[in-house]
Amino acid sequence: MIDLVLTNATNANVDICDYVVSDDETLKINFTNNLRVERKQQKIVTDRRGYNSFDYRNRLMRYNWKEFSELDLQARTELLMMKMQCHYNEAINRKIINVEVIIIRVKFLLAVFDGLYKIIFFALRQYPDCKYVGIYHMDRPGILIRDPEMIEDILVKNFSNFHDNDLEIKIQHDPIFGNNPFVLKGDMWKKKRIQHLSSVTPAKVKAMYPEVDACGDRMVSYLNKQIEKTGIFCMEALELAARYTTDTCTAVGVNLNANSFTDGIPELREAGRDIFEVGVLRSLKLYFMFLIPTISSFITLRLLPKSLTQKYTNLILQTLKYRAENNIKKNDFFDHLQEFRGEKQTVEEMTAQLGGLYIDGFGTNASGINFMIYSVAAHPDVQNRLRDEIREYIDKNNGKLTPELILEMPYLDAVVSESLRKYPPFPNITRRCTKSYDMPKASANSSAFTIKVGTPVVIPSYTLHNDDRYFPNAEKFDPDRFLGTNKDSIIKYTYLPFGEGPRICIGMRFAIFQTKISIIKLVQNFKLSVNYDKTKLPIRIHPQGLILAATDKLWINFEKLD
Ligand code: HEM
Repeated sequence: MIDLVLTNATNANVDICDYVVSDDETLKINFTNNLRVERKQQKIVTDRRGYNSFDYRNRLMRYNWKEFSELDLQARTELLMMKMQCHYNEAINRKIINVEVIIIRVKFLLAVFDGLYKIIFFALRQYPDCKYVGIYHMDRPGILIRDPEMIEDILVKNFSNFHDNDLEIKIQHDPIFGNNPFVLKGDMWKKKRIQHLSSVTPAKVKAMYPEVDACGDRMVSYLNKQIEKTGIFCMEALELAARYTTDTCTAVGVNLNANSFTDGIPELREAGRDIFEVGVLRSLKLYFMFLIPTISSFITLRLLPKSLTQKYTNLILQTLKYRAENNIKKNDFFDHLQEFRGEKQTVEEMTAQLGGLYIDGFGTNASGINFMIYSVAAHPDVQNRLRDEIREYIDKNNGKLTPELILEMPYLDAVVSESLRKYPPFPNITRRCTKSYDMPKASANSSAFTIKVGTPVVIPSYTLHNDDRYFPNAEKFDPDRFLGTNKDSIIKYTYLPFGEGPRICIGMRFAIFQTKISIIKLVQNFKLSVNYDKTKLPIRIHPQGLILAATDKLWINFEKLD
């Protein structure tokens, strides 16, 4: 979350945002010295157009929340940033003591919860020629990268300088998430990553096909049953996607049927809700974990509730016992985990790895499939072309769908890629500087800049994917971008749904495979259309989601094909 964005701040050597703060003005923010607010003369800060902070405060006070939320992106962001500046001014002018300043900042923080991605959009749009801009992450200055070559430098070429993700979770506080490669650092990360990778090799993913295919069939028979009752069946896309991913994760994880397509809400689906839940409390928790990791390492923060950790642990214990007693071997994730047991893998570690499958796979996949269902439903031309391709390929293969065939269909691949472009489930990739690094100049007029150890770095995938510069007419859902030579013209490191470099998503192959199977099953069997009466458009992205989510539900009509 951004605390304050500044431009050419007196002591800063990075070009940042809109409000010029010069020596003779009230507020002086020292970028290199972790937000030091100095009281100088009682002067009023003005922005480039001559508005001062009080003008902004008056403007802010004239908006009620509803009016405010209807302002366009730029106006909202400007107001919020100015509002914070007013708070600081007030705090300084009234010589408020530090605790009050902290309270003011927390209040502002809640207001800014309105969406990091919007502020990113704004900051980057203001500085089209800068390779990177500075942002404040609460008390820590950070760097927002927008230049594709620099992204490559950070994610790949100079990985050793940006080795870790920027979040802090202690294994003893949250044994499941704390053991996840996403969170781990240094050598522990390397070791766990290798273990995880060995369970999602191409051959192992292919071998999971019968289980995932069976989940797809269960989804189809559930929809068919509902259609029989009501003719056209309307369902929220995310609920359908979440049930499907709960089933697939459980099937490939422990070879069990999670029964997500029964009428009631089964336990694991219910547990999955915890992973997806968005709300102020959860956002604050994530905020602390990601953006103020120094604090979160002192307090007991866990991403997953204890009850969910217990559910996964029980699942592991029961499966261990059942398989040992009945001498059962399956080609699933669980048995791959068992292979590591020689290294004295504890039940906690196994639980962490299984939990990891749910956390990493369930939320992101369900988000991806949610937006893909919507996109296909909203574009009948794309849907028909996709259906024709699927039929043609299956017919040519004697009516059989196989894992090899799924990977051969070019338009299917383009539809999935385009959906992940418009709606990348992970909207931002973060790194923490682990070895100081000399950056190239941000722009011709900037001075050189060295990133210090501990500085957070944000790579805004969602913003890059939706930038007209890299994806002309970015608003349009157009799978042709990913076909033939069009695909070759995409600038490297502007398309990052799964990240890049040594920390690239481990589950990418499985995620794409599972997503493709879901859309094949749906388009093969049903006509999908958006229920425009129930769905509020245009889609608004939920400001508090760590994983991309729509603020309003996306309702889809499913009809039998003629
Ligand atoms: C559509 C679905 C998915 C998307 C969009 C996605 C995206 C991502 C992204 C952007 C990252 C960060 C990469 C980076 O920092 O450079 C990541 C990391 C990771 N993902 Fe996924 N993911 C998906 C599904 C999965 C699944 C199904 C699994 C597990 C089987 C998984 C396991 C992981 C793990 C373990 C990491 C941490 C890797 C590391 O730090 O070494 N993901 N994912």
